[in-house]
Amino acid sequence: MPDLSIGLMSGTSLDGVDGVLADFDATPLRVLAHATAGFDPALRAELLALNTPGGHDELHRAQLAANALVRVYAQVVHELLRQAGVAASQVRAIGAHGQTVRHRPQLFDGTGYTVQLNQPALLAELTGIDVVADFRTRDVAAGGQGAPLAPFFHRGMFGRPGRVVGVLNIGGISNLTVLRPDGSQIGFDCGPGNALLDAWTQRHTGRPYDDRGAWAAGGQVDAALLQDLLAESYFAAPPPKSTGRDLFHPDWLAARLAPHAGLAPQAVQATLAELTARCCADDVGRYQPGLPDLVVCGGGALNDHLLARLRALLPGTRVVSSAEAGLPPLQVEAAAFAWLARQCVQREPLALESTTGARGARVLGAVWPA
Ligand SMILES: Nc1ncnc2c1ncn2[C@@H]1O[C@H](COP(=O)(O)OP(=O)(O)OP(=O)(O)O)[C@@H](O)[C@H]1O
Ligand SMILES: CC(=O)N[C@H]1[C@@H]2OC[C@@H](O2)[C@@H](O)[C@@H]1O[C@H](C)C(=O)O
Repeated sequence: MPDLSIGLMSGTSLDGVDGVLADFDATPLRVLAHATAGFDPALRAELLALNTPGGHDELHRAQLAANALVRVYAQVVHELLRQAGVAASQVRAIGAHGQTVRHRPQLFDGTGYTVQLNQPALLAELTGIDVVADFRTRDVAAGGQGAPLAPFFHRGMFGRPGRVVGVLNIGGISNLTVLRPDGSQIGFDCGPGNALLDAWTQRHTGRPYDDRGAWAAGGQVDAALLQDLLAESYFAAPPPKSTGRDLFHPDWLAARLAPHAGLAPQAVQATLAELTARCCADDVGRYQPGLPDLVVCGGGALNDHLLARLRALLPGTRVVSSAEAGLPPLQVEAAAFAWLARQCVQREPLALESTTGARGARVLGAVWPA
């Protein structure tokens, strides 16, 4: 008997939406369809602008952007149903992540907030399927970081009995999961993934990203700049921790680039790629030295240069794309939100403590019935 859910992820790289329709009757799951939709430039620019405090009439603009986002979500849902030849009534739930525009999980009074723009009511209207959304706020309310949440899915998807397995997602931000044989895990954000690389590439080449990392690979890493970038206190802070564009935005880079003004753009790109590889590899060394297997997912898994640098920095670790472990890199997070939606409708609590730092197990998400 099929057990179908849809996951929709629009992440911090702001490149658009990844959706999967998955059957959880299979173990660990079977992807029946994968569809993507890019944001049109105006929506992307508006979402990017809403990431930065201080714009005019942000509340109004945020609601309009959420409506526009959800119309893209609905297109992706209809494309998934079409590809798989499945009716809306056969799908148990859609897990719709929303678009993170602020992430401040811990403020001075102990309880912060995280904001994912979304309009689940409209998505339920447009699709006729139960929508699960707002996955992160309960975790923050329980004292957690609200992120990362994919590690709970990583265990079922990539865990291997009796083995330690690392899973590294390189999206706009990078996050590492370590699955341990005793059933415990840690998971936290390492730092920048592609966000700074994309912004630099866009600015100097006009392209949205550095395809396969070829531009970075042809540049010379600047050791002094790398040292200044790695001095960011986030990197040395212990988990649980999470971050976002709130910290790693182009102004963060501009401030650190100022003393290195003469550097060629390609050298900066090479150094930013090294920063991404180093912050992830350093975290493996800190929290799971000698890790035997590292599964890499997210768009960064398509960056050959980043993968080569990770392999060089982690000589004892077998570094593979998640495609080799059963799920292509751009499907992993969307599949995670399909799974998280299913956990929510089944009222299954997640043991959050060792990953997000929340006080205990909680059911994450809220349901907007069809
Ligand atoms: N062929 C490629 N070569 C190099 N980089 C690529 C390639 N394809 C995708 N990417 C990178 O992957 C990014 C998209 O990754 P992904 O969709 O995993 O991010 P996200 O889900 O938005 O982010 P997050 O995981 O932080 O929420 C692009 O912005 C780009 O930097
Ligand atoms: C607040 C937020 O949206 N965080 C994202 C972001 O993108 C990558 C990293 O930072 C991770 O912590 C998280 O997404 C994934 C899907 C997660 O929750 O596991």
